[in-house]
Amino acid sequence: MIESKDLSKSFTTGKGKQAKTVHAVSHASFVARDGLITALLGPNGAGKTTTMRMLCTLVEPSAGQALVDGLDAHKDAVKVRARLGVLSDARGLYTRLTARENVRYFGELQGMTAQAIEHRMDILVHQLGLQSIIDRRTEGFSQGERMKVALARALIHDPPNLILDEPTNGLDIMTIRLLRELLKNLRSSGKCILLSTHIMQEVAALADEVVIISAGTTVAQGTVDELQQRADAADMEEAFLKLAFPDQYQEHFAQGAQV
Ligand SMILES: Nc1ncnc2c1ncn2[C@@H]1O[C@H](COP(=O)(O)OP(=O)(O)OP(=O)(O)O)[C@@H](O)[C@H]1O
Repeated sequence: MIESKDLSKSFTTGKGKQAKTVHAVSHASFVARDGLITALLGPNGAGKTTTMRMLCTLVEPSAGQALVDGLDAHKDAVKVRARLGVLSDARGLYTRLTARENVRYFGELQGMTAQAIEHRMDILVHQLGLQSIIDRRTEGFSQGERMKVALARALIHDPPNLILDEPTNGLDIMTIRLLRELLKNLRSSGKCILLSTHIMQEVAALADEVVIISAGTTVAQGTVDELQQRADAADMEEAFLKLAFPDQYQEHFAQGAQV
């Protein structure tokens, strides 16, 4: 289970008189449960990546708590990392290493034995269809190939929780479908999956629960149906606009009504 408890994060940019504080995340609270896919849905700049970085132990919260299976991501970072697989927005791979070496290295960092790594590697190569690229250096890999290797790396230690930042970014429809199937299988095996997105189709295709985040704050959590009912909306897009931008939606609606 992954929990954001009143999380906040501010950044200071510039120095002296030029200094400015950016409130990237303000009092974000939600729960992503085991055996469910939870989508963190928000517009550009809403604070999705910053929230996920706090949950992944990469960024220290200014306030609040990031919890993974009840463990504090800041205070118990090593234990949290052992229980978490992360597909970050960067998908950074070591280009001098082969795909297999990249994945193996992460297994070693997690303290796995060589035998356990090779066992998991075989499963992931098969699951992700990596046969033709696993022993190639990752230099020059396409976006889809990079995503698959980064996902294998995130899953090598078979973590109970998975965090994916905009996982379908830049992928073709075949690769998106493969990813969706994989995530559904992982959900069936009881894993807790939290993904960020701003794509409505992604939410409709995958999410059991949706958390809407806007201007750094979580504004609603529920199933697609619950959110549509709550916003009195015909579809998820309308529900999202009404819940994430209530003032602008009203203004736009009022203007539309006058025309
Ligand atoms: N290191 C940083 N320094 C200063 N400001 C930051 C930093 N990281 C994030 N921000 C700001 O915090 C806000 C939230 O950014 P974040 O990347 O978390 O949003 P997002 O929802 O992931 O956006 P997108 O969908 O565009 O990737 C933005 O205004 C961003 O400019």
